[in-house]
Amino acid sequence: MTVEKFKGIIPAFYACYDETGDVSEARTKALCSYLFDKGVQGLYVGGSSGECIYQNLEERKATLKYVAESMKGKLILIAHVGAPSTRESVELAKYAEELGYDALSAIPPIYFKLPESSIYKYWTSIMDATGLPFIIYNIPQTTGYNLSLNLFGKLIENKKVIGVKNSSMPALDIERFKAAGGENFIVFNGPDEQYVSGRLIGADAGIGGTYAAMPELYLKAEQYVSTGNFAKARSIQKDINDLIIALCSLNGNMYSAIKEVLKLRGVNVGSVRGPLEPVTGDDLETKIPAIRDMIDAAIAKYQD
Ligand SMILES: CC(=O)N[C@@H]([C@@H](O)[C@H](O)[C@H](O)CO)[C@@H](O)CC(=O)C(=O)O
Repeated sequence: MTVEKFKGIIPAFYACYDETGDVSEARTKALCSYLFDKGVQGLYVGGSSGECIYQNLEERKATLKYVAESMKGKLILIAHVGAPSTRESVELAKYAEELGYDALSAIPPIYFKLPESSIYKYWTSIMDATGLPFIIYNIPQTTGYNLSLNLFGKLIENKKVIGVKNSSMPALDIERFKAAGGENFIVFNGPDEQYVSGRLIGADAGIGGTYAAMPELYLKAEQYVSTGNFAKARSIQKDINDLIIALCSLNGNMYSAIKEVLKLRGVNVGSVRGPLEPVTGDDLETKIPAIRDMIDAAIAKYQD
């Protein structure tokens, strides 16, 4: 199996809610169209940015379905199926296969600190449930487990494992996973603040939680990296990081800030679900428009 089709800028898809906080079909499809029109290569559906941890199984299935109905055959679709129990993860995995997703992905088990033997078994049960390729998701900041090279080595013996989405902060982890995985194994950069360095040290592509807020900038960063224009790549990464820091400095959660910015950019996907908090007051009235202006200015700066 070639991993070529998975390369590119793959936004982590957001939870799209209506005004009452329910998953919205119309808004999910509107976000799909918005991202497709921007030129991204794929979507990572139902991960951290998709607020998977705050949604029940039926809501997660609904989002997977709406995205597939809208984008199957147009974009590469990766379904994140990590859930508290193996049973739920397997159910989501089978459903994603029925819908025609291109690959599955999952975080390790959460809440209990389980031994690597249980983590191995969990991921393997998901892989055994379908014929789809699998992308390991390493995100120690939120799961509390940092994928060891030992377990990684054992996992990649399974030919269904085609890649890893690495969200740990050390760029060295990306380099090590790429070295162990080899040429036909895809490493996705996870920390958006290090997209350029991640690509240079070995990541083949990127999946990120802030891509959908400013896809133009990540597509441009990728263009600079792949054409060897490193001065511009470094410069755009600095502008992206200023924006990420601004999005994280408001009185609500980062995803809520992103969703408010998206409204100003023409796509309304509602707000976030508690316990994530919305942006309010002056931050909403003045800082969100200022961030939108920063994005527009950065896009205008890199028109070559
Ligand atoms: C820890 C964390 O949330 N990492 C994010 C980053 O994209 C992150 O939002 C970004 O680097 C800003 O800090 C992604 O790796 C997560 C992600 O893509 C997803 O599953 O939604």
